[in-house]
Amino acid sequence: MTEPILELIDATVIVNQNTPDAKIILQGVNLTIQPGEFITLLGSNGAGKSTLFNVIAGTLPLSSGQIKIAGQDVTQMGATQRTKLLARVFQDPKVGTSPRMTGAENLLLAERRGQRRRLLNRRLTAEKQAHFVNLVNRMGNGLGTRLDMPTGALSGGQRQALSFVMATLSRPEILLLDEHTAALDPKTSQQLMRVTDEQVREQHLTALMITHNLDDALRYGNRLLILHAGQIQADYNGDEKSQLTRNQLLDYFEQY
Ligand SMILES: Nc1ncnc2c1ncn2[C@@H]1O[C@H](COP(=O)(O)OP(=O)(O)OP(=O)(O)O)[C@@H](O)[C@H]1O
Repeated sequence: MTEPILELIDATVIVNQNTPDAKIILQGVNLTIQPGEFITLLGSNGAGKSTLFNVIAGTLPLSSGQIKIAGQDVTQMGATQRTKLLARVFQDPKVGTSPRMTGAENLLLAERRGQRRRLLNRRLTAEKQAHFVNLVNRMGNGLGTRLDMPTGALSGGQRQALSFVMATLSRPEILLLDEHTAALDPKTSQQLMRVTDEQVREQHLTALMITHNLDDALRYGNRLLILHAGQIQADYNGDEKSQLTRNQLLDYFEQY
């Protein structure tokens, strides 16, 4: 058996600890993820989905429990130290790219994730530019012809596609997709979902994707988790997931 890429052991987060407002927002979560799994993550508002991503990314410390990434105990490691291991794409197209820098410059920066940022301009060679154009052309939304423009001038869909390419460029151990298509129109959203699926499979990435779109949660990935009140309520793998129906999922949401 291969080594898990991510392990959460009894992961618990209590906010406002030792005050009357103390609240458990992640409750003894045990989760083991193998390399190459593509997991869709569902749950009502306030279920703890973003909290789960925050503890994986290290932006929120655990109150108790343990987190391992690729066998390494990262529980005490801050978000910056985890940068080399993880990449995250957020819902808002404005987050994740620098608006005054061109798309190519943003990509160059992403390629050096976790490294020093010096000599940025000097290293954007014609060869590198051509490589980036080649990469983003796969997104199929015209981004390849606009890589020299400031990122702020791109459409939301193009900017989100750029964020996705940036996140996957240096092949993170774990890719966190935080409702990354939710702010896009239906057609653009589906286009990015298709490319996401292609890239996750082709590059054999390990990905977790938060979504409120039940159809996407069913159609994509090979494992589906449902979170409620800071706990994993359901965990469907492989065949179990492929046999799940929209109505079964709706039933879950009606319980809460
Ligand atoms: N730093 C914090 N301090 C206090 N409460 C918090 C903190 N972070 C999250 N919470 C609370 O924890 C619960 C889970 O929040 P979280 O954002 O993880 O939910 P979610 O499933 O991502 O919801 P949504 O679908 O609305 O994005 C919520 O009740 C939220 O208010």
